Amino acid sequence: MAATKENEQIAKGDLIKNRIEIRDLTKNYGDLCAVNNMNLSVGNEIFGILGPNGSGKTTTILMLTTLLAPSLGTAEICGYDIQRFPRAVRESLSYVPQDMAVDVRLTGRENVLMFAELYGVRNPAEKTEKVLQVLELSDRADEFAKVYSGGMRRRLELAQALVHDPKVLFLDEPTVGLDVAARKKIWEHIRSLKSNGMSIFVTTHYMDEADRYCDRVAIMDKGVIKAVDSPTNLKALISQDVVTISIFGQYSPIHVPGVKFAKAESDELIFYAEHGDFALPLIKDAFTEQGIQVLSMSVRRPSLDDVFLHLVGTTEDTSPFNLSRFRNVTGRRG
Ligand SMILES: Nc1ncnc2c1ncn2[C@@H]1O[C@H](COP(=O)(O)OP(=O)(O)OP(=O)(O)O)[C@@H](O)[C@H]1O
Repeated sequence: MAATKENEQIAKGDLIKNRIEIRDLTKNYGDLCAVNNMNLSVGNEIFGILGPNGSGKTTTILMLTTLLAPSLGTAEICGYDIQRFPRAVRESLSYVPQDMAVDVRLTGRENVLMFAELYGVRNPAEKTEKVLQVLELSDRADEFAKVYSGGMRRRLELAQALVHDPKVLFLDEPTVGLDVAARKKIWEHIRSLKSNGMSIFVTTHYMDEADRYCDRVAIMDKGVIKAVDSPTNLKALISQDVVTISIFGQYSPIHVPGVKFAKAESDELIFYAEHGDFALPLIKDAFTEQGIQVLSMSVRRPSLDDVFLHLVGTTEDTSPFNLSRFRNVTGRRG
């Protein structure tokens, strides 16, 4: 590419500091289309991507972070095309996969310093100190990472990822395996990164967290984005109330006008009803007529979980387990 064109692209990158622009992005693995013609535009927000196992979330992130070549389409990160300017793209972003490399034989500080040096950060020691402070690890920075709790390790991974001042942050399941308090803390840090101007692209299986912390959410299934909106607007897609009922005994399907069966969950049945309060006694009567004892009933407004069920159902990835792909993605050997 001519120098002027390259300069134009770099100048554009400076202007579009933290945007992710995805255009017709597609990835085929043989006959399987893992990501199908994705179009998205993400800015300074916490953008959640939800989908069942195998829906294409990791494949999307791997393409956006230049670790996997798209089959078709492209994307720009901070104005840089992922295929034409992979180096500038990598300098603009950070990616925290589920299994990141924290060397447990090093201290917290040494782990971050190593990343600062790998990235060629100016004043690496100073920058390391700063990110350790931001992530509330300064007090324990000189202890070996092997004695850190799960939440501290996750924060250390974030510190490593932040040491070169990325504009865009990709997080794969940032709170998986952590206790409630540690999960809350991680989300507080993610929120404050957003307040400081960063764009966050995050996958999670925890619907309640996506609901509470994401500004917008994309629901993905079989490589396709089914819906993108704020959690509030997504929940408004289900205009009905959700009725949960717990019963004792074998039952047959019931027929109540304005009431639709949604799913059975352990010992509870879930229905959608146009007017939940009105439907409650009618549902109870329908079961009582069958000689079924109703133990408890409740009505609530729909959650993101209900939207997910409504758009995706309960499908599961049935493609065969691929060991070499597992090792590639997780960096495991052996
Ligand atoms: N290297 C590969 N070779 C062949 N098929 C692959 C490869 N990587 C992923 N797939 C398939 O592509 C589809 C999407 O996988 P991907 O890992 O992107 O989904 P995911 O939504 O991230 O799933 P999970 O929530 O389990 O991490 C799956 O059907 C998967 O089996």
